[in-house]
Amino acid sequence: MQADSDKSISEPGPVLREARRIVVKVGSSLVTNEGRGLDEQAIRQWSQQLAALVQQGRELIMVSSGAVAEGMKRLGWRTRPKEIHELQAAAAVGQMGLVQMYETQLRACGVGSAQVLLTHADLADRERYLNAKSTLLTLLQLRVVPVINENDTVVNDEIKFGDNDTLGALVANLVEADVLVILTDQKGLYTADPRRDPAAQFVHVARAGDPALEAMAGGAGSGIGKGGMITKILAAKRAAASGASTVIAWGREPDVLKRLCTGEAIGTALMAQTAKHQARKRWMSDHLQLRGAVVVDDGAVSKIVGEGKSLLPIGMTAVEGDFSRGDVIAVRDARGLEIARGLANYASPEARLLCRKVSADFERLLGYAAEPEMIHRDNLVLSRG
Ligand SMILES: Nc1ncnc2c1ncn2[C@@H]1O[C@H](COP(=O)(O)OP(=O)(O)O)[C@@H](O)[C@H]1O
Ligand SMILES: N[C@@H](CCC(=O)OP(=O)(O)O)C(=O)O
Repeated sequence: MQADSDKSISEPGPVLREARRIVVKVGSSLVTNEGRGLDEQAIRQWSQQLAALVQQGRELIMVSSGAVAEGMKRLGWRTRPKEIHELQAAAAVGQMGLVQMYETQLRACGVGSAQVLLTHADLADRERYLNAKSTLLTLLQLRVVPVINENDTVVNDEIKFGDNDTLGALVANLVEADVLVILTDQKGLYTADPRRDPAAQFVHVARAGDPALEAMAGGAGSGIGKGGMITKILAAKRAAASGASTVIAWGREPDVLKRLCTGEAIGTALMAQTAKHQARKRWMSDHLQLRGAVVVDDGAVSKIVGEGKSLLPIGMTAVEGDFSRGDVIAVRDARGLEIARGLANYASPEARLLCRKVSADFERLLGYAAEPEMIHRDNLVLSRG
């Protein structure tokens, strides 16, 4: 596994060279300098790198922890409280400082930022999942860097375990990122916790999801962050389910993100074994039940199949079944043959109103202006070929 000589696993270096959409996760211990307060210099350096990469045309999302640790400092609390409501209060206080610092630093580099607070439950709900996805993709199109944290006010388990690694992976799944980069206080993954075992060996590259990795990861080392290496290993496995490889690297390595993007082999690369497109297809067929269908005309078939375009309501001739926004539906041609599947942007009653209509009419028909697509191409998988 460690084996640089293992030819069945790609070399760790190039993982990020071709990556366009990258989710970067930084842990509390780094962001708050082991709990001493927000590390302005570190946040400035990451922001400068994020901005440089955005200016190269890449899409960057930052998942940043540190709200509880910063809130504790601002409230003058020396030990992490046990009570959940106190942790939540600390997170609410600290989040203000956290996003303010990213906003200031990114703006100084000429790049806009946006605060996005999410919970795991948001991403398990089909409609919220689609809403979060379209917001994040819109921000990326606008070349704004979303700065994401957990919405700690409304969750119990997540704040107890303090694990943003999982959130990073869920975001990577959500936006179909090419790579998840997890920055932490170690150079990467070792065969055992290097704080406890001086003989631990560095792992350069391995397969995401390899069960042997889980045995290497002990608990959290710092007492500030709480997830430890195991949550990073599991996050890599989860990210790989949507085709994203993960790199675990030291957040204080100079120019770590820029160097990774030039193809330098820094940190541990945990390689996804399935390509993005295949992973999406498998996810749709494995996890979601077909709730209905739309029938489309020949023009729409050639746009979708021939050109890889989204399905627009103008090409729809009929709607079958009873489905909600976010459900998986089939797209059939006039002969009844299934050509694609995807996530519906409109529930069936609305879809019926929109058949054969141009987007300029949607607001009048529905009473609100929404997406021009019935199924966006990012959420559409061809059924044949
Ligand atoms: N096999 C391992 N390789 C590297 N670090 C490990 C390993 N097992 C446990 N750790 C510990 O995990 C810690 C990182 O996790 P954590 O403190 O939660 O960081 P973060 O705040 O970045 O999420 C390291 O400081 C290290 O002590
Ligand atoms: N969302 C919380 C907790 C997240 C957390 O501790 O995660 P991590 O340090 O990445 O293991 C915060 O911002 O403090």
